Amino acid sequence: MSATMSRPFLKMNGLGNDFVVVETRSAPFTPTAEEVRAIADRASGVGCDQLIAIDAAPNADAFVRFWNADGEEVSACGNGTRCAGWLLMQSSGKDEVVIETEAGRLVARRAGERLVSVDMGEPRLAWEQIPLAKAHDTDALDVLLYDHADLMVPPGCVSMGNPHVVFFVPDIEQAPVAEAGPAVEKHPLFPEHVNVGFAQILGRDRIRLRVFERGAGLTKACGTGACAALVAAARRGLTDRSATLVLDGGELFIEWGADGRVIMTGPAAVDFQGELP
Ligand SMILES: N[C@@H](CCC[C@H](N)C(=O)O)C(=O)O
Repeated sequence: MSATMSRPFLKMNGLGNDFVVVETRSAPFTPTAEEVRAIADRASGVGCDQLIAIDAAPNADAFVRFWNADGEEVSACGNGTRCAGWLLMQSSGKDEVVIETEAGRLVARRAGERLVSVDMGEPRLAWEQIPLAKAHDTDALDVLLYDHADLMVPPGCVSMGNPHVVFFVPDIEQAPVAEAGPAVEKHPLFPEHVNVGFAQILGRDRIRLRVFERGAGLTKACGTGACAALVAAARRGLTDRSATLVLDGGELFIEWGADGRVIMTGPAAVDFQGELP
């Protein structure tokens, strides 16, 4: 595995959504899909939901790339961006860093003890931006994606630089996450596939959320999924424009500001370090 030979990594997590993070400023890093899958494999590799590379960038503190556990490179990862932001702030002593990603230029700021806020930019809400295969109302999707009594309320679609569909369910414990997640992820309406959120509204400022992630399956938390759920709920008038998102791994605070930008605040943690084989 020449691309990854003797390369140090940090194992990190944001609310249990876990990452292998490599710093690539000293040596280029272009892993194949097979190499990513080997690293992400929990039985034989390091094990993670996403692989993250922190590259040098001429006009920012870093350019950050993300790969799902299935080997596909993706544009956005909210929890991963907080982790990368934390590392960049720790190593530079700055309280704010600029991170370029495929999805856009993001700003991460210190927000407390091991807490990081990321300005995730504006959600993209047009059907072409999700993207959907054809024109539909993204606020309340008039398509039956999965036939189940708990999924009859029309879901919302939001892109946070990556595609999300959010079902509003009456009881998260009863929601068919494991069954519907894989089917909806690859539904033909989503040409780039989709991250599938299941949200129970607990109050105007509180949402319980589980996310079946595209290319990674059910994770303990999904940062972009939390942003998408808040935007989808607020658009429908189900919540206010800021809320605490309760994920399996803990809580994120999400605010959709009057300027249209979504701010995500939550923890970033280092678990251990090692060397890729
Ligand atoms: N865990 C991430 C999202 C990672 C990418 C996603 N699975 C996709 O394919 O778009 C997050 O915290 O946002």
